[in-house]
Amino acid sequence: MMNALAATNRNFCHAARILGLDSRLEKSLLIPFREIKVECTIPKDDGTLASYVGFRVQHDNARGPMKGGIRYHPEVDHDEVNALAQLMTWKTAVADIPYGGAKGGIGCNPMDLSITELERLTRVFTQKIQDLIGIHRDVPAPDLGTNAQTMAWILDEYSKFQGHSPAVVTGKPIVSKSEREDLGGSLGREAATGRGVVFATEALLAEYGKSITDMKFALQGFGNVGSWAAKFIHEKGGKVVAVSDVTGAVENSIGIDIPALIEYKEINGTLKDFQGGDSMDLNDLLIHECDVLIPCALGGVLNKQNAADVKAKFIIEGANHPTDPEADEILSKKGVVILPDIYANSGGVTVSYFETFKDSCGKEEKVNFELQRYMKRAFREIKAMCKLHDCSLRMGAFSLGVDRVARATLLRGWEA
Ligand SMILES: NC(=O)C1=CN([C@@H]2O[C@H](COP(=O)(O)OP(=O)(O)OC[C@H]3O[C@@H](n4cnc5c(N)ncnc54)[C@H](O)[C@@H]3O)[C@@H](O)[C@H]2O)C=CC1
Ligand SMILES: O=C(O)CCC(=O)C(=O)O
Repeated sequence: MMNALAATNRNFCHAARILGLDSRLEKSLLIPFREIKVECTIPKDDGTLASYVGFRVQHDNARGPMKGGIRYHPEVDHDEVNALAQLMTWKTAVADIPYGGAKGGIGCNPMDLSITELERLTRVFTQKIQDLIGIHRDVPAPDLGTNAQTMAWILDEYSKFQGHSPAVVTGKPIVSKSEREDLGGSLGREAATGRGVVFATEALLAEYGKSITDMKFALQGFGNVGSWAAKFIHEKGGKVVAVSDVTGAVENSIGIDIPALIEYKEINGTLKDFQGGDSMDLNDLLIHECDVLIPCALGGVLNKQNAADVKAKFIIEGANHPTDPEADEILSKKGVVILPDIYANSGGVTVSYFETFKDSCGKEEKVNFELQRYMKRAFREIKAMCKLHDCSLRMGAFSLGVDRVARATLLRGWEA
């Protein structure tokens, strides 16, 4: 399997060729603005010490402050964070929001850490990067293994050094029952990536004269992105026939009762042993019989080992970089249509933008309405690029994003 950075660089270089980009500009866009690697040592609850490596890669800021999530996962490493940071640069440009791209992460298993250990780790990491982030520089947000609570700890720790700074992160907590924005969080941000995935799916299916109600869906991952996407698909009358998380997978050919599954997961913390369907092997989720496959977990899950066996006709990339370039080729030859990550999961960062600039916050309906407008606009613009360059949706999205960043870079110029 090609590593995430090599795969992302390859897609970028392909887009640069499509656009006829000057080779010096291509080189400058490829090299990250700044890479940060820090040691994070914390006392564990039992008094022993544990050390972790944290990363923040700031890829590009030609269009605005750098933006992107922080991931806690055992597989986090330099190349993965680099690839994800670069994807953020093209994603914010595709969404046409005034940000650049960044990503961070700590190589740890959050499931093995207590809540107090997670808090200590987050605070140490924040101390180490606090002088290089901020509203005008780089604004973190949640990603795999992190959430609104993680953002609240970063906000608090950062504010000790820089003064009260709620805008240093997005994806901040809210108390939804009272609809109070406790720490400046936005209504609708938690659901935004999943909701955006569903808006993107609707836009794509409409091109084929189809709608969500006609389709059977399989989703890998039932965390933030996967569970909200499944909920909205279910509400719109789509049939979710298979779902997995890291602990197990469940299938039901007549459709899983998603609200019941969400409740079960909330109580038990796992999908395992849910009675509303039959359990199945985790690894079979991606090759399960369905019309639409939505990976919402890890990168590189679709690769040359399983691509030929995928049954879905449409793949919507809720996760970042779920499809290896070799799988991309195999799937395209099979006629599978892939909606790429830098568009499909851009709903999260789009609502992060609303959260910071408040141009549509306050009422959740307004946030959701604006999100749908941004998703529809980006889809039209990607399709226009596909038509202009006779290319796949992935290359349409990459060339749209790269072109916007390249133009901003040229306008800003380099020091002589
Ligand atoms: N949270 C956000 O706003 C955004 C997230 N993404 C991407 O979406 C993906 C998921 O992120 P979140 O939902 O935030 O993370 P999360 O931590 O909330 O959920 C991840 C889910 O994936 C599952 N998972 C992990 N390993 C698995 C495996 N081997 N097989 C099946 N399921 C597995 C976990 O059990 C969990 O259900 C990541 O690729 C992330 O980069 C993209 C855009 C924004
Ligand atoms: O909202 C954000 O800034 C983070 C989004 C993110 O990490 C992603 O789109 O992959």
